[in-house]
Amino acid sequence: MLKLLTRVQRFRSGFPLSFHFLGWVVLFSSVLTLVVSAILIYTDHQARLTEMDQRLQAIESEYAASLTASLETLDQELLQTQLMGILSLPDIVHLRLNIKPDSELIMGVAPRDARVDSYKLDLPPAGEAPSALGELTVTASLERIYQNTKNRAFTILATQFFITLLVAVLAVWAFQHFVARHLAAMAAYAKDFSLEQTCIPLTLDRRDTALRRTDEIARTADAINQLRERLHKDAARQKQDAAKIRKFSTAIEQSPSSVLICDRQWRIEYANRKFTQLTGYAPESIIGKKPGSHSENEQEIRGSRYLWQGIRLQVQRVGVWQGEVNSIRRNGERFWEQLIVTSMKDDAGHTTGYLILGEDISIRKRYEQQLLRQANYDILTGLPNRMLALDRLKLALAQAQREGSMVAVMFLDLDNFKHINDTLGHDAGDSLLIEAARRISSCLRGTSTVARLGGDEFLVILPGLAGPEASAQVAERILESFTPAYSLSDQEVFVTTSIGIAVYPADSDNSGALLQHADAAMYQAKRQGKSSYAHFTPEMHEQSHERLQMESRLRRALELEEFELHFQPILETATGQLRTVEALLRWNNPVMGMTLPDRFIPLAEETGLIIPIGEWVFEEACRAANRWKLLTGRDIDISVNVSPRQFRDPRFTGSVKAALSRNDLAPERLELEITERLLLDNSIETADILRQLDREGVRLAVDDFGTGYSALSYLKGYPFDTLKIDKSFIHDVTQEQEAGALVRAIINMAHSLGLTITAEGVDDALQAEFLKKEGCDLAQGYFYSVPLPDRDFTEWLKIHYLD
Ligand SMILES: Nc1nc2c(ncn2[C@@H]2O[C@@H]3COP(=O)(O)O[C@H]4[C@@H](O)[C@H](n5cnc6c(=O)[nH]c(N)nc65)O[C@@H]4COP(=O)(O)O[C@H]3[C@H]2O)c(=O)[nH]1
Repeated sequence: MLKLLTRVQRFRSGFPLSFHFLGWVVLFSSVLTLVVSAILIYTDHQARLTEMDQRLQAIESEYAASLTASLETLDQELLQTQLMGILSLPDIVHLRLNIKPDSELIMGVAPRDARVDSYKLDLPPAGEAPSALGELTVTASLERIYQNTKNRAFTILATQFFITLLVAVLAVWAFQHFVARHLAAMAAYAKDFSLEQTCIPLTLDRRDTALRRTDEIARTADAINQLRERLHKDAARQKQDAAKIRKFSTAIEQSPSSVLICDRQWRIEYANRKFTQLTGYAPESIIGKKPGSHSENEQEIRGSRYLWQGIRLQVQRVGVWQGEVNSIRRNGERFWEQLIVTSMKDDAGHTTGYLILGEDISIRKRYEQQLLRQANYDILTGLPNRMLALDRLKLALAQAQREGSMVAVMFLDLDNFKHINDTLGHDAGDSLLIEAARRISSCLRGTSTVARLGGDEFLVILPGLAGPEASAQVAERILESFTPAYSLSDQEVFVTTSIGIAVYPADSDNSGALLQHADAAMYQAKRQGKSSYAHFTPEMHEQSHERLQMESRLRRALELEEFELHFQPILETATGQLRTVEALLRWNNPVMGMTLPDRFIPLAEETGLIIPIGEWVFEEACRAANRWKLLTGRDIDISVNVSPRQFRDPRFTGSVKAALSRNDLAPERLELEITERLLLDNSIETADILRQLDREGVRLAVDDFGTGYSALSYLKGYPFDTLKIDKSFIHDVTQEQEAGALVRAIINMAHSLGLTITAEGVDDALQAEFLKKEGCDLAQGYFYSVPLPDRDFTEWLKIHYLD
């Protein structure tokens, strides 16, 4: 039974729409036909009954008078004839004539159990007699009428039923053909539709006519196809979006930087693989925690609390924070991280979360610290170098000014050092310097500074002195410490030193002047017979007279055309091809002879003469580049040194551009060499000027890298193209492992910043080979060519590029 019900249910649910429709049409038309036919039959039946009534009434009007006459005359025969006549009328089956007072005449048979209609008619006498002569009751049979009605009803119902059935079948067929099968096709299409089939359109099995193109079926099919197309496009877009999202999430997951994504409450939502590698924390262990508080190390959590408070505040205010952070790995190891924290915003500009990118910069930091040490300390003796010594002197002077104390500056120079170096060799010279540094240091208090200025020159700074005599005591102690013999190369050697002393504030309140004075006093001590010390006296100013003379010569040098440029080629290490030529200034003075820049550039800078001299250098260098082009047919780049004083000149960029355009030289042919010192000089809008030059297309190089601040990260902020490693680094690359490792690290890190590397001061083939192997791009040095005067350089070009 249950099975049967289920089948019926299934059949009903699968019943085509047209059959449902057929059922309803048949039912409705049958009921309608039935009602209409019933009304018709009933109306007809009623009409016949009325007709019967009329016929009976017609008997009264036709027969009453003649019957009355027959009764008055008592003519029975006539009466019978008349009654017979009435009985012969259709459907009249029985007549009863009551004759007053008490006789009765009956004719015909009154049918039993049949439907009849009776009619009584009075037969009044003629004249004014008080009562009727008789009464005739006419009975008519209604059987014929009822039979007729039955027959009619049957005929009408049968006819109507067949017509209705035919119309219904036709309607159903038409509905099935024109509508239902298309609806079924659409239903089947919709049922089978999936996102994989969005390219298959819905097609209907019907002729394409103009009329049909606009009907409901066509419109529905169009709507379905439009829906399909939209879905097709949406699905394609979603596919593309999903591919993009997959790509981005893979990129983030496999990013070489660590990535943390936080929600708006700074709770970590995601950590990539690199983060785990870097810190040792698995994503599960930090999700939901805040950056800085995810550590298992209590000390780090405490330490980073304020840092992260600051970071969060800045990111919420300005949108970004970046800096270097000393973090702790899960295993307790410390490391340096470069962090960039930014807010993520939606299209409406509302913050949706925060992104934290981290990069392990421990190696870079280590090298930077090493470089910084190298920049501030003398490698050989471990003493502060000139730069650090000058910083300390400035600090000591500032402190003395506050406290009203004195500062003594001592210049020391080892007597006969050059002779020892030449006779016993460099190693002995180095040992001497190390031991001398140790002996000088041993004579000083903790607050004093001893520095090596270069060669055999040392500087001692004695801060917080009560009087000038204290410096003399120290000088004597130093001289005494030099008395014991030095053991150099298994030989006992006696070395002395000469000391010049200048005191703040008595001799000067300026660090530069104090150094010059101490230097002058040192020469005086040497003149006195070595192993002695001398205090600065104003007479020693004589030497500055020499400086004045040089200044007046320098002022006229341009006018007298005493300057010339020498050129040194810079070559590609890999191919040996010429890439650039560095222009180096020489001053050919009739009295002083050929003077190197180190002697006059500081003076030119001090006096401002460097500005017109620098303009002359630009002009000459550009001209030379054009000459070489004419000679070789090649574009040869030119590199020109620029000192900080030139940068301070507001017309600087203008004069560079003018020289380029006067000589019709493309800006990218010119490279400006700028020392690291310039970047530290806050008085100049260095970054702005460099960017301006960079926009012009002029190339920029950091010169003497390693002698200044030496922080590669510092260079990131400037648009440099080239980094020139100072010759002091190259000198030892093949002899000292550490120097080699340092140069290698500089090359790698500079390459990672997209900089071209030039090695300066390449003296021999081993150095050249090392640089080539380590991927240093360019090199210059005596190994390739010394700086050559114009004519000689032209010859060099001819030999290398024309023969
Ligand atoms: N020991 C050694 N030295 C080598 C070797 N190859 C080249 N050099 C020297 O290294 C110096 C390189 O120039 P720099 O570092 O720009 O250093 C330059 C630069 O800072 C400055 N200078 C030179 N010409 C100009 C100029 O026109 N304007 C300005 N402002 N400064 C200049 O004077 C500095 C010294 O120039 P120079 O005496 O010509 O000294 C040059 C060159 O002769 C080598 O293999 N071994």
